[in-house]
Amino acid sequence: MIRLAKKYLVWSAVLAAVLFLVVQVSCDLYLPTVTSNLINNGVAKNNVPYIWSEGFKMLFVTFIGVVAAGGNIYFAATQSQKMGKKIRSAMYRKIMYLSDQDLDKFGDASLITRNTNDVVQIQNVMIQVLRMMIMSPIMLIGAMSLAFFKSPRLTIVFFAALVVLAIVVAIIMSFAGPMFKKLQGQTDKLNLVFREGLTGVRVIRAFNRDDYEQNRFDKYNTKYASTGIRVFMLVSLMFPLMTFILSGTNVGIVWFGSKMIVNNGLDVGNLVAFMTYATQILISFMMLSFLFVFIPRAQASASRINEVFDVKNSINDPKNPNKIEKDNNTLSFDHVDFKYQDSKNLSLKDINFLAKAGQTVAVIGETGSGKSSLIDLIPRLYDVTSGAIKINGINIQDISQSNLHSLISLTQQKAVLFTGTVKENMQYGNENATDEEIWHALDLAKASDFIKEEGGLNAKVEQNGENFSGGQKQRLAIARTILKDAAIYIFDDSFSALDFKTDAELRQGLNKDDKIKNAITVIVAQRISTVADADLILVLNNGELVGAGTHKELSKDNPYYKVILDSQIKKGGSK
Ligand SMILES: Nc1ncnc2c1ncn2[C@@H]1O[C@H](COP(=O)(O)OP(=O)(O)OP(=O)(O)O)[C@@H](O)[C@H]1O
Repeated sequence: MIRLAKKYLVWSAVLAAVLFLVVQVSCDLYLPTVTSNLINNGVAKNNVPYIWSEGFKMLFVTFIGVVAAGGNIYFAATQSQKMGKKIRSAMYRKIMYLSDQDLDKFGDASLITRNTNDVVQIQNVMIQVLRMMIMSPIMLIGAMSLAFFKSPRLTIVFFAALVVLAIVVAIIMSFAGPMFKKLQGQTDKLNLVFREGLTGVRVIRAFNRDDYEQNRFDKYNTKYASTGIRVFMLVSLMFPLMTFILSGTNVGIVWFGSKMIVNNGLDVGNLVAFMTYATQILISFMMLSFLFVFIPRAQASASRINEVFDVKNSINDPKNPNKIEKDNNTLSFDHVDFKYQDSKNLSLKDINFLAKAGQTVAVIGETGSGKSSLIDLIPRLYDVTSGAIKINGINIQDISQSNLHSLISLTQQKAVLFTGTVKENMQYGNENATDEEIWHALDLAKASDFIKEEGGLNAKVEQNGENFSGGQKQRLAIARTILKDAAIYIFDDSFSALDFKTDAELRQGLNKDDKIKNAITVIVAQRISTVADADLILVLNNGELVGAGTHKELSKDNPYYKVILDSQIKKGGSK
C-alpha cells in the first residue's frame, strides 16, 4: 500500500491534512486544561469574570478545532478519492496494453474486482490513515504527557487499562486479519460465478440448469456471507469490550482520584481534566487498533492491484522499430509454431505461406484446428513461439505495435459493439469517416437496410449490441472493418452468422471495393462456399497445414479438403 500511496498521493495535500490535524489535536488537548483552570480558579473561587474569560477561550479553541477538523477531513477525503481514481485509470490503461496472453493469467472477473472492490478498500483505509493514523499517535503521546503532568500516580490506572486493551486488540486482530484476506478471494469467486451466470443466462435456461446454477451461486454466496459474518462479529466485539474497559478505567480514576482529593490535595479540576485525557487516550488507542484491523484487508487489496501493475507485458515494441508503409504489401508466415502459455501442445506447427496485395487468403479446417490462433498472431494478440510473421519481408516484431495495428483491420469471431450510436461504432474503424463513407461501408456489409429502419446513423447501440441480432451485429462489425483504410483485412469466421445469399453478395461487394481490392484479405470460414473464390486456401488440421492451393486444386487431390467438401455437398451446402 505504501508503494501505491507514494505514487498516487499528492504530498502537499497530505501535508495540509497533517497540519490541520496537528491544529485540531492541539485544540482537543488544550481544552481539558482550560476546563481544569475554569473549575479550580473560577468555580471553586466563585470568580465570575474568570469563568466568562475561560468560557470564551473554550469556545474559541473549540471553534478553531472544528475548522481544523473540517480542513483535515476535506484533504483526507479528496486525497483518498483521487488516489482511487488514479489507480483505477492506471490499471485500466495497463490492462488495455496487456496482450491476451497476459490477461488470461487473471481472468475478466478478477480484473473487474481488482479495479473496483479492491480500490475501494484502499480508498476507505486511506481516508482513515490520513485522519486516525496521524491523529491517534499525536493524541496518545500528547494526552499521556499532559495527564502525567496533572497526576503521575493516577496514570498507573490507565496504563493498566492500556495493557488490557492491547491484549484484546492483538487477539482480535490475529483472527480478523487472515479472514479479511479470505474474504477478498471469495469476492473474486462470487463475481466469477455471477458473471458466468449473467453471460450464459440463455444457455442456462435452454438446458434447464437454473437450479444447478442457482445452487452453485448460493454455495459461493454462503461461503462469502459466513466469512463476512464471522469477521464482522469479531470486529464488532471490539466495541462492547472497549466500552467496558473505558468505563472501568473511569471508575478506577474516580475511585483513586477522589481518595487523592481527600488525602493528597488533588484539585477537582485536575481530576476532571485527567478523566478527559484518559478518555482521549483510550479512544485514540481504539481508533488506532481499528485501523490495524482494516489495514491488512487493504494490504491484501493493494497486493492484488500491484500484481496487475507488475505484470510485464509479454508483447513489446522493439527499441529501434522499422516502419512499414501501406503500399503494395505482402504477408508471409515463415515456419511459424505457436503454443498457448498453459498448453502442453503446439496449436500451430510449421505454418508457411505468402500472400500478396490484392489476394484473398482463406483458412479452413475443422473446429479446434487452429484457425483463430493463426489469425490472432497477425495483429500480435499473441506472439509466435518460433518462426516469424512478416509484412513486406519485415518481421512484425521489428515494427511498433501502433504501426502494425495501423496496417490491419480485423473482425473477430464474436462481433463486439460498444454502447453508443451506430455512427460512433463505425468511427472506431476510421474516426474521420464521413456519413457518406459510413453508408458505403454499411452498404457493402449489407447492413444499410436495417440501419435505415432503426433510424439511421444515430440509432442507438445498446450494451453488447443487444438490440441487434447476431447476424446484424456481424454485419456492423464487418462494416467497421471495411471502413478502415488498411493493408490487411481479416475476417475471423465473420460470415458464419450470415445466410448463404448475403454471404455471397457481401463477398462480391468486397471484391469490387477499391480499398479491399488492392489489399490482402484473410478470411476464416467453415463453409466451402465462402472460401471457394480465394486465391489461396489454407487447410488446417490439428494445427498443421495439410493443404494450400485454390479451390480447384484442392478439390482435385487434397483428402482433407475433399472430406469437408463432401460433407457440405451431402448437407446441400456446397457452392
Ligand atoms: N486461450 C487458449 N489457451 C489455451 N489453448 C487454447 C486457447 N485458445 C485456443 N486454444 C487451443 O488451441 C487450439 C486451436 O484453437 P483455435 O481457437 O485456434 O481453433 P479454431 O480452428 O479457430 O476453432 P473454431 O473453428 O472452433 O473457432 C485448440 O486445441 C484449442 O483448444
